[in-house]
Amino acid sequence: MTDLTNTVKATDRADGADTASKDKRGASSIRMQGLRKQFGRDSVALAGVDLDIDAGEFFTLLGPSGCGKTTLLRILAGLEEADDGQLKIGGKDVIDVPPHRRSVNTVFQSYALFPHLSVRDNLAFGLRMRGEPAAERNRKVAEVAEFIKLGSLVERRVDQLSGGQKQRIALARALVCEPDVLLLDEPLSALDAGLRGQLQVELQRLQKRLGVTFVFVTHDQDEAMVMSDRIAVLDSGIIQQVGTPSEIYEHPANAFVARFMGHDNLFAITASDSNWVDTGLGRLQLDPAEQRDTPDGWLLIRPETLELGGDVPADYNRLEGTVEERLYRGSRIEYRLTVNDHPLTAVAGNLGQRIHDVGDRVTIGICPEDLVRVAA
Ligand SMILES: Nc1ncnc2c1ncn2[C@@H]1O[C@H](COP(=O)(O)OP(=O)(O)OP(=O)(O)O)[C@@H](O)[C@H]1O
Repeated sequence: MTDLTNTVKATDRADGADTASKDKRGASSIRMQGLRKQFGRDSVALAGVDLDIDAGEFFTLLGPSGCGKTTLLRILAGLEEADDGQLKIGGKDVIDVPPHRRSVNTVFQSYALFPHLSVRDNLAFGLRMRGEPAAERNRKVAEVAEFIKLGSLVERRVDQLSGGQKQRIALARALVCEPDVLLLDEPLSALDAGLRGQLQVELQRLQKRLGVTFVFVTHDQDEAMVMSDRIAVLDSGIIQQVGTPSEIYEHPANAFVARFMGHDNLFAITASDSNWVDTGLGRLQLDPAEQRDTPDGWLLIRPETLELGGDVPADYNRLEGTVEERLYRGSRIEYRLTVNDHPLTAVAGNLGQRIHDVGDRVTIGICPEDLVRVAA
């Protein structure tokens, strides 16, 4: 696939694009400043979004239903007009550039394929619309079909394909036009869990091989963490945090991000004194790096960092709790505990250690470095 990996047709790029904003394979950076969009009188979809996406990055927009992910993606594609703000793709201001003049392509959740046409005709559609000669079209279609490992299916009609095959064709159809940026709006959400997991890995590998900038939309935290270089978490049209998957999971910027990333163990801080905090669980020592001037906010305790039973090292926090519920999950065991009448969840890898029973009193060891303060 030399065409896809090394070249992008100069004519597809918006005029005057700044080559410094593109990497050597033709991927483009994206810069958004103050993007706003309101529908009707009071539905604010985007409340002023500032975001920089690097060329060649796998970037994910993550958030609950209605947070503005799709609206932002549609503005990038040129399918929706922003009320206010600036948008640069590849260093070029594109806010007034129509969709077909942007070197951007979109893979939709519904695939948007023509069911009665063959795979070949679906793949060739965009190239035909662009007026590419038949020989060139056929060569590119054959290449992309081979690349996506569906070379043997090019004569099949799309309505004779499985969900996973349709997803691959939708992806191939978007890639065959050699965009600098590929936008993907929940492209895996219609697939069952097994196939979805497999395609997450395939898609991530494909992106790394092509080096094209991917902007991926999902509401699935695991999917975002598995695939992305960086993630932006959105809520109510506002970016709450931008970071790598580990930054977002381990150091959420606020309680919304913490809860959205699946953290249940959040405890209100009622008082703090240097690196000690008071919470409903008791008084706990933090790493000095987590020291704050104000006593407000939340304390996050990740369930997998708790050590249950056994001796607690002298420099650890030590609590006692009662096992209220035990959920056996094969590779790990989840315990629902109460500590001073507060619920606390712990997760232990299933490594052959003692399994605690419902009703057991257990010691809980917490390393100060594993405690994270989270803004309100
Ligand atoms: N065409 C429209 N007319 C009116 N309101 C709209 C329109 N499109 C989106 N909205 C509203 O804007 C907000 C953001 O919608 P958007 O589709 O961007 O969210 P989303 O995060 O992609 O949600 P989902 O995950 O459910 O697709 C929502 O409150 C939605 O109801």
